[in-house]
Amino acid sequence: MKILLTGGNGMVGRNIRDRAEQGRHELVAPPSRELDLTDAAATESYVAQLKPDMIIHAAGRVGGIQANMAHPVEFLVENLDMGRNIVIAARKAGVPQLINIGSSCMYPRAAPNPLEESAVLTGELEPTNEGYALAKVMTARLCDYVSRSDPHLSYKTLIPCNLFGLHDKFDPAVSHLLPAIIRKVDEAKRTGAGTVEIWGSGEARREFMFASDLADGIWTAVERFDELPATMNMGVGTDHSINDYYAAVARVIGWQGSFTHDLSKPVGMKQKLVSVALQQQFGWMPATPLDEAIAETYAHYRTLEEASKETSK
Ligand SMILES: NC(=O)C1=CN([C@@H]2O[C@H](COP(=O)(O)OP(=O)(O)OC[C@H]3O[C@@H](n4cnc5c(N)ncnc54)[C@H](OP(=O)(O)O)[C@@H]3O)[C@@H](O)[C@H]2O)C=CC1
Ligand SMILES: C[C@H]1O[C@H](OP(=O)(O)OP(=O)(O)OC[C@H]2O[C@@H](n3cnc4c(=O)[nH]c(N)nc43)[C@H](O)[C@@H]2O)[C@@H](O)[C@@H](O)C1=O
Repeated sequence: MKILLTGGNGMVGRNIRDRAEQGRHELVAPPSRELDLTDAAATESYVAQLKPDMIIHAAGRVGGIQANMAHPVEFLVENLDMGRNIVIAARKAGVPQLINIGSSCMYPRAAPNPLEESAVLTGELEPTNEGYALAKVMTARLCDYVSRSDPHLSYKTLIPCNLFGLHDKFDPAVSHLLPAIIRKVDEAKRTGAGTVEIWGSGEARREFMFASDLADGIWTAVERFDELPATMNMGVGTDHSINDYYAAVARVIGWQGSFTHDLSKPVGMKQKLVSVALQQQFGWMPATPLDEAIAETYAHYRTLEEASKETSK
């Protein structure tokens, strides 16, 4: 199959490309400078020309709680435009299959955990990332409507839990929890600092999946697309407190300091554990243990840091 992958330079996209079985499919992954998905006309002509058999939509304006709070307009509008443009372009070109990557932020802030796919739109969203979540919900619904309107088109949505891994974003202005912890604890270890600050009480809970595992799940979804539900969570099935994640990274990196808590910082949803019932029925679960995934991500981070030191000499 000829597959168009959007977001191929991002964390999820890079992990999808790293796990692509050579030669099995033709994977076309244009960077945003080549295909700006917020440009409807450019997106339509690109897709019409390429005529892929499938699209995996993994592009987005993505960031942690602080980035979402700082730029709600951009998180709403850019993700809305990208989602609309790629789905409408696919429909116009008659692309038969599309996998849309959603996010666990789509769920209502007070929905019971574990979060089931049917809970989308049953309550108010989490204010700290509402704009992003609205765009995610709209794109998922648009996929549903297109699939229902044309029997030749099947556009499905995968809803991943929080992710981390190689090719993640470590800049504190945009990073999610785990890359932020890795950067802070690594810095404490190298500078000999005795404490690291945690945003909030650390009692909030999150579920994190290794992005390489998600990529394996997405390839499984590609190969068994017809068996895939219209909407399916992608999770690990267990969550941990923010404090637990800080302790896990300290353990992996080998730093024995202590933690302080800045209660003025935003904490977002209390819990965000997705149900893996549909995923287990589909027959896929992630394989990498948390400590091993943190260790691989840390090693990757250190390589990036050494490389950036070399170039700045
Ligand atoms: N990270 C996480 O914790 C989670 C992420 N997700 C979802 O997974 C998907 C990928 O996330 P992630 O890999 O972390 O994000 P990244 O920020 O790492 O990558 C985003 C990608 O989107 C591309 N992109 C951004 N704007 C445009 C544009 N205007 N036109 C074309 N491409 C654009 C970028 O391309 P380029 O580099 O070429 O500019 C980049 O490759 C997103 O849909 C996100 O919502 C879901 C749950 C959790
Ligand atoms: C992936 C998904 O999830 C994102 O929402 P989120 O899960 O709230 O994002 P987060 O990973 O940045 O924070 C997780 C928790 O961690 C706590 N926390 C502690 N200390 C740090 C810290 O130093 N940095 C960060 N970022 N968080 C910290 C923080 O207070 C919060 O309680 C959406 O933005 C959106 O991107 C989306 O789709």
